[in-house]
Amino acid sequence: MFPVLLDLTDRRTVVIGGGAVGARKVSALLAAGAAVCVVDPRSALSLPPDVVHIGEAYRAEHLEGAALAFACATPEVNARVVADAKKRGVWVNAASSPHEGDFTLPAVVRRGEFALAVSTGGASPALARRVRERLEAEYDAAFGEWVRVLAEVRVEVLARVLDEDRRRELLDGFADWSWLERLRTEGAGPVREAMLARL
Ligand SMILES: C[C@@]1(CC(=O)O)C2=NC(=C\c3[nH]c(c(CCC(=O)O)c3CC(=O)O)Cc3[nH]c(c(CC(=O)O)c3CCC(=O)O)/C=C3\N/C(=C\2)[C@@H](CCC(=O)O)[C@]3(C)CC(=O)O)/[C@H]1CCC(=O)O
Ligand SMILES: NC(=O)c1ccc[n+]([C@@H]2O[C@H](COP(=O)([O-])OP(=O)(O)OC[C@H]3O[C@@H](n4cnc5c(N)ncnc54)[C@H](O)[C@@H]3O)[C@@H](O)[C@H]2O)c1
Repeated sequence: MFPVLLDLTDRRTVVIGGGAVGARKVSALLAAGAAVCVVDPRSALSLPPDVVHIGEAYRAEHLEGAALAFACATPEVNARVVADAKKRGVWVNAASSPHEGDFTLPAVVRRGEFALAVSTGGASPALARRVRERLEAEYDAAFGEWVRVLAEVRVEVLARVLDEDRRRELLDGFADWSWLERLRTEGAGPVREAMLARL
């Protein structure tokens, strides 16, 4: 398996089957800024407002223009989705038989641009969830703030510090955990100023 981070902003993604598993995929896709379409003949689905619901039984044409497809209906329907997607060169996630798809989903901790993804390769999704829960406590909101400040300060370092050794020394120094502790007590603004004062 090859871990990557995909930019799905405004890309068409199609989830076939809007049950419990499909709904999890929909939330993850919306969090990534994707354009999400759910194919499910059930009329009583409660989907988030930005999701397009196609209230039909799945047909291969639903995959048209999709960057990714998620087969989350019954195993029989999913098998068709996987075969059709492969024929069309659309990458597909297969909820009922993961190893037949092209990719699986990890459990994710998100803090702005910072992301931790946990996979057990299908060995134990329940364990992936527990590891995520542990990491969520450790990598809290303050950690996300730190990453945001680091992104802002890094732009300044790259623009203003031309000596490469000095740059590296500064950027490495700003990634020291002591800054996180300082951010917890003083807040993001003062930490940003303190970093910039070192340039
Ligand atoms: C990460 C997460 C994201 C997501 O849902 O997409 C995810 N499963 C999550 C939760 C979860 N899923 C299941 C349970 C019940 C307990 C258990 O079975 O352990 C729990 C735990 C819970 O709900 O607490 C049941 C289950 N899952 C799969 C099967 C089919 C099979 O194994 O064949 C079955 C049995 C179906 C059945 O028997 O009916 C398969 C997959 N699930 C994966 C991902 C992929 C591998 C990830 C990995 O191993 O690291 C993979 C391979 C395919 C895929 O990409 O979808 C999400 C974490 C959300 C979070 O962070 O809390
Ligand atoms: N990956 C995982 O984490 C995981 C966990 C549990 C179950 N599963 C598997 O995922 C699948 C879905 O599980 P669920 O709990 O969400 O089931 P569910 O019954 O809640 O949802 C399935 C949905 O598929 C829809 N559907 C049925 N036929 C369809 C068709 N022809 N076209 C489009 N949609 C159709 C149904 O209307 C329903 O809304 C199952 O195959 C199950 O084995 C995967």
